[in-house]
Amino acid sequence: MDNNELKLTSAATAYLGLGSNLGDRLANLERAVGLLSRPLKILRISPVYETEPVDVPEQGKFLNLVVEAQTHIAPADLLKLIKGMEQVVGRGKAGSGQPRIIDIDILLYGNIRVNSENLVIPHPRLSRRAFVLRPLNDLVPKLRHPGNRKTMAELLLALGDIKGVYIYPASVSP
Ligand SMILES: Nc1ncnc2c1ncn2[C@@H]1O[C@H](COP(=O)(O)OP(=O)(O)OP(=O)(O)O)[C@@H](O)[C@H]1O
Ligand SMILES: Nc1nc2c(c(=O)[nH]1)N=C(CO)CN2
Repeated sequence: MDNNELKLTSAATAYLGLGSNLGDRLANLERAVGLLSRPLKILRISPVYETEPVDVPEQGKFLNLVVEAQTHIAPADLLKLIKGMEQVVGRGKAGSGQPRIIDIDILLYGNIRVNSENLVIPHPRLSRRAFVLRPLNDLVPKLRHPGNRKTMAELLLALGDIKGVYIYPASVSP
């Protein structure tokens, strides 16, 4: 997308969840973070976690992390940008539920709530996914979910058992 076409809003802090379970997973995350750092101001990056796949048929473990970024790009345009980046890094034809080179989700965008056909913010499965709540809890334990008003720490605690989420001995920088 041409930068001139982007709709700009006042600055918001957004949290993006990244996952990879195909190919060189760490390199895929690094490449995606590199691409994100051009249009977004990356503030912090969570540790990398190796996680058991959830909600999908049996497949390889994921590496997951969460990026905290400041942006003026409106949510719908941000979605278009990250979808383009997925193609660049190599999403290929992998459909929903298939192993993927990279998956980028908008988890939170300031305090806003979006409910359109192709974009829902906060991400609808955030509250039940340890692979995003664990890294969100590292970055912003006291941040409240704009819908249910629970903090990331409370949501993680409510999951009770977060087995299947292991800290990975490598990090990603912008
Ligand atoms: N917050 C969001 N972030 C990213 N995509 C979203 C969001 N809300 C809705 N979508 C829509 O979901 C569609 C499918 O995305 P995708 O293929 O990445 O799903 P998935 O990764 O298989 O599953 P999940 O959404 O459970 O992570 C996207 O094309 C997008 O339009
Ligand atoms: N552990 C883990 N499981 C998943 C992931 C992911 O990133 N990590 N992404 C999915 C679809 O977005 C479905 N399941």
